[in-house]
Amino acid sequence: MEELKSRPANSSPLTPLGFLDRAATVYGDCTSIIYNNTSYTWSETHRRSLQLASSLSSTGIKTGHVVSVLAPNIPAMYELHFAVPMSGAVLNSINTRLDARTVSILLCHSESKLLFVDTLSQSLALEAISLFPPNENPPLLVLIKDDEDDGVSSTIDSRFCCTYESLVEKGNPGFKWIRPESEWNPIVLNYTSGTTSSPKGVVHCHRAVFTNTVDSLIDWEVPKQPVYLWTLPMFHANGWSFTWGMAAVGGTNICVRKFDARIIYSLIRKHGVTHMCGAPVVLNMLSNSPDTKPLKNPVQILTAGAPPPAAVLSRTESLGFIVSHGYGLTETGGLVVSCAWKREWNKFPLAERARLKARQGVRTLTVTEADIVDPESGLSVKRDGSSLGEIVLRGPCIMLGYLKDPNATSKCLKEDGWFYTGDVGVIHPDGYMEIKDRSKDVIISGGENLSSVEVESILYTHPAINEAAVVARPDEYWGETPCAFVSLKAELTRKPSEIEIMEYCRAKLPHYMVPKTVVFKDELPKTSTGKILKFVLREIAKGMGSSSTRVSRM
Ligand SMILES: Nc1ncnc2c1ncn2[C@@H]1O[C@H](COP(=O)(O)OP(=O)(O)OP(=O)(O)O)[C@@H](O)[C@H]1O
Repeated sequence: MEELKSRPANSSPLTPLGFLDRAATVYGDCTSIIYNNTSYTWSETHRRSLQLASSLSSTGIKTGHVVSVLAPNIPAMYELHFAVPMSGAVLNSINTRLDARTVSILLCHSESKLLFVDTLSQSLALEAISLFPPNENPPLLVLIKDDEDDGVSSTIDSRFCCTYESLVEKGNPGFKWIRPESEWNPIVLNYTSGTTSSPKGVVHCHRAVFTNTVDSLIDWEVPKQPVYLWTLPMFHANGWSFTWGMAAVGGTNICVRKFDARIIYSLIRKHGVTHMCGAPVVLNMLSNSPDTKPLKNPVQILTAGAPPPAAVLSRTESLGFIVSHGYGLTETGGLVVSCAWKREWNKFPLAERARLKARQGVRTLTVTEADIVDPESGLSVKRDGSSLGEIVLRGPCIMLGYLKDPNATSKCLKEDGWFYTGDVGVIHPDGYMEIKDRSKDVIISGGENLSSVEVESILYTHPAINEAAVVARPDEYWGETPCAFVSLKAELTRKPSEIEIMEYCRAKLPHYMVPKTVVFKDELPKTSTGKILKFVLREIAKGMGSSSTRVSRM
């Protein structure tokens, strides 16, 4: 069989962009996008994306150029996920909640040639450009006007070269989109959330995005033509690849500018939403809001991005949501591990189901291998649910590397063939993984490693607690002790004291894991993607000094 080799017919580069051509044929007359009073069909989304790609090419955008976008979940943001790479360029979606200084740094770092700006992010973009060093060329600016304000104001700030719609209008609908010469060509540049350090520029290729998109659809069992509500920002790792995924299955994308529980519940009812995604903070808001109402029809919700406390999972499921739980990093494009659900687990009571579902799980189908290794020996940890190690992965959706940062790239993409995630976890006897912490968040008390996630999951079961985060506080004797920062639910008739919270934990946790300090806060500091900023809390805890002078262990 040696003479049988790869040939042009069987080795064309994998890319998710072809999903849109197919959607225009199969689902041409079906609704692709709904946003307020605007709606499109799949043939319109296809045509508009080609027109935009053609305009980008005529503007001088070439293969490999970076084109950025600063926009929430609006139709233009969806179209750009196809149009930009169809012009050969690399899409860089920027988080709209970042400050001007960070946006400026990212635009400079990526050498972005053109920036699409949502109408509400104009001042952020203009300030970011004003902070550019004099020797750097800022990107061209294109304004995305909202369908709501179209026609109201026809003038635009002179610093914008044109509007998004004018680019669409003048483009050629028959444009032949630029296929990648190699499937290893970059397609997106995504900056990490900056939870543990400054954001790093993750570059993914067409092949990685193709596999991750198909993988995520299979893993979540997404059927044809779902009604998908965009509660997860598309700028967060391209909405875990469901931007391209919705074209693959001909779904209807319900776009929404911002997360608000009342609006979300009303859109679910109005459009018959079947699927949505969100970080655990979204589940917490949905199940803790005054607008919370049990659903008429079940809605599939996929959560990832941070550890979901079992208490939040069971509260969300009791409303009629069917929660799936996955794990991934910007560096993996989307989800790479998921809590693959077994039918026999359905017979367990809600709390037990939630406990099982809070585990991150097993590798998804296209991930070659996932393991947890001992940091010293590099060997797999025991499957005993208690031996800690670092989660490592290998597979097609691992990033090409960090832009202009070979040191950081080689630190996590190591010579031994693994991608080191920086997450610490255990493997249970049934082979399911569970994250215990990020390596930087592990608390070491009296020489013992203590999982802040485990303490938090107990705090979340307290009826008065809204959100909780546990970090290390220095201690003269133990080295570190757990310090809990909590926000309380609104409208409590009686607020618990610090001692009561500690006693609540003492009844449910080994003594060394019980927080020695409890701090009440109105709100916990978060990253722009909704993750609790533990390093900020750690600084506060550090500033409080030692938690004890020589005391005996509780
Ligand atoms: N299901 C999950 N359970 C627990 N943690 C999760 C889960 N999914 C993702 N995470 C956490 O999110 C991290 C990936 O987040 P992301 O790529 O958005 O940026 P970040 O790591 O928060 O930012 P930075 O690398 O800049 O600090 C993972 O490494 C992990 O710690």
